Order: sequence, then C-alpha cells, then structure tokens
Amino acid sequence: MRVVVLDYGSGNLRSVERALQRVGADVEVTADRHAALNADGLVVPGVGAFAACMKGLKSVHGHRTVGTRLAGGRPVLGICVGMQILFERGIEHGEETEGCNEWPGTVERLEADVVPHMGWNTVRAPEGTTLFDGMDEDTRFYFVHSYGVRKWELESGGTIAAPLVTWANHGCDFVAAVENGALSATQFHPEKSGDAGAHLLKNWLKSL
Ligand SMILES: NC(=O)CC[C@H](N)C(=O)O
Repeated sequence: MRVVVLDYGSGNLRSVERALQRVGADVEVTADRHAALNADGLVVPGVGAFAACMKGLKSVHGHRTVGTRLAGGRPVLGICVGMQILFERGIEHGEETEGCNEWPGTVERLEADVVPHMGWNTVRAPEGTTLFDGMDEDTRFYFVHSYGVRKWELESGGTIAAPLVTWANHGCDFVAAVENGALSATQFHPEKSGDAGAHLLKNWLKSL
C-alpha cells in the first residue's frame, strides 16, 4: 500500500515514516499535492502549536487535499496535532485558530494538574472499532500533548453512521481517537507507541 506522510513543515515525519514501513507500507514523505491526493492512504502528522500547524498545512494546500480525498472516500489518518487541526477550532495560549472543520468541536487546554500529558495511557475504544481491533483495554499508547477535545459535538443519527469515538483521561476525559468513514485520527502517537502503535497502524493499513 502506498502511503504519503504529508510534509507541511511540521516535525516527527521520519518516525512516522519508519513506523509505517515497519508494518509494510510503501511510504513517501512529501508536500506534493498530486502524490498526496493519489496515495492509498494519507497521514497528517503534527508537532507544535495548533496555529502554526494550520498555517503550515494551508501553505501546501493540505486542508484542501484532505477535503478532496475525503469527498472521494480516500483514507486519511491524523496524528496528534494532525488530529487536532481536523476539528473546527483550536484555542492555545488564548489564540483561537480555525481548523479544517471536518468535525465540530474545540481543541482546548486539558483540565489537569499536570500538563503536558506526557507518557503512556490506556484508552476506552467503542464496540466495532477497526483501529483498536485485537487489542484489549489494558493496551497503552504514548501521548504528548497539553490540549485536546474534551466534548464530542457532532450529532449523528438517522442514516448517517455515527463516528466511533475513543476516549482517554488525564485530569479530564478527552478524545483519544476518531474513526469516521475514510477519516481516522489519534491524539496519541502510534509511531511512539511500540508494538501497540504498530498494531494500530497495521489495522489502519488493512482498512485502506
Ligand atoms: N506533541 C505535540 O506537539 C502536541 C502539541 C499541541 N499543541 C498540544 O499540546 O496538544
């Protein structure tokens, strides 16, 4: 499977590349829009501030690339800030920045005694999950973040299949992952989560 890791100036690209190669993907790290549009899967990583990541994403038309892929049902995986910028807005250090608005909701500071939330933690995945298939509730993933989505705001029902939302807790509950048709995302770093992260990436790769 051909996977593009979108290079929009944010960090952590090589560790994501290596983790995907470890599970058998043919990986290209690039900002090239044609490659990003036509890959079997697109990964949007992210390190640093919400505003800076959004600025970088827009500088390579990444927000439109994500939208075009999703309109055609082509899979996208957001990681850490790459997940956060998929939401409606982010508020960091008092600065509000518009996100890609793939989902309603606000990325805001965790309500915890100690931030960043840095380390291994368990998650609470829903029935029917693909990303966490084959892993139990004691499985741990590596998190490094001070902000997150504390309230899931997308209403669904009727004919629209509800997204599968996975939660974690660090002082407060926050969204740890979302599976929503072609769009998936994790707040934690699968590429830093050892065998569990590799298992998740393999599950994502199999879903492409
Ligand atoms: N690991 C990161 O770079 C996360 C940064 C992000 N601004 C957060 O704190 O949630």
